[in-house]
Amino acid sequence: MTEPIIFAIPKGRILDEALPLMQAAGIEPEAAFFDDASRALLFATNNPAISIIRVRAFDVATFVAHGAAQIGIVGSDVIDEFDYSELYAPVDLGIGRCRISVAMPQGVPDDVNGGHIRVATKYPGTTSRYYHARGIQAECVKLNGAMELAPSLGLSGRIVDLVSSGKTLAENGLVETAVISQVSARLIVNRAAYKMMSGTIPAMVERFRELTGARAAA
Ligand SMILES: Nc1ncnc2c1ncn2[C@@H]1O[C@H](COP(=O)(O)OP(=O)(O)OP(=O)(O)O)[C@@H](O)[C@H]1O
Ligand SMILES: O=P(O)(O)OC[C@H]1O[C@H](OP(=O)(O)OP(=O)(O)O)[C@H](O)[C@@H]1O
Repeated sequence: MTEPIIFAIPKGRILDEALPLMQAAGIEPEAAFFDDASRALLFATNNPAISIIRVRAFDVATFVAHGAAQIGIVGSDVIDEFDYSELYAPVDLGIGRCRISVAMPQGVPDDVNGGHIRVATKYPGTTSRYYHARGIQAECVKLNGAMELAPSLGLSGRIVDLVSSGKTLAENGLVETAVISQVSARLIVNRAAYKMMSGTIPAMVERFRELTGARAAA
């Protein structure tokens, strides 16, 4: 009997770009997946050996790292934040492109007084590592969204957040002062599942690799 495969995909903005890729890879969710009234969390696909779970972006990494899902799609921002050793990220899918950056209020000097700063972010791991490497102690205030409000309301002097067009920063009086890294969505696989399911999972990885390679070459 074929071992069941759970494919974890994020609810948010990557989903719209990920679905056509999955379809091209031969994975199509059942109708309930597209039904807004459905409260189901696990969905069958056209392939009886593959089910899909739709979870929050950070939880995709958690499900796959712990082997509760074997494969998934998630932004490299999330992979870097957790740094899970059980996650293997073999394919850059070239979707969900943005960057993770430091931003500050316009016109405020980028001074680090006494080597200590306070940063509002959804990414405390990435932020701490970034500043630690520069000899700066960063106190991170964890927020789950709307980081851009923090400087004007006195919560922090800086934020670390995702930037794409720069519109959100500009509309909130902030300027990007440093780029920490470029971000794109990756196919992620649980390392143990990759080794154990030596037929199916590596074949799926190869299929996504071919698809994204063909797209990049087109
Ligand atoms: N402005 C953007 N441009 C391109 N990609 C983005 C942008 N913002 C986020 N992403 C990518 O999409 C992923 C999910 O972001 P999204 O904003 O949909 O999540 P979220 O709504 O904050 O998630 P959740 O509600 O689960 O916490 C991010 O991890 C990142 O990889
Ligand atoms: O540079 P821009 O093109 O303006 O994009 C950046 C914004 O996109 C993301 O937020 P999102 O819209 O996903 O909202 P959320 O973080 O509150 O979920 C990110 O957190 C920024 O706020």
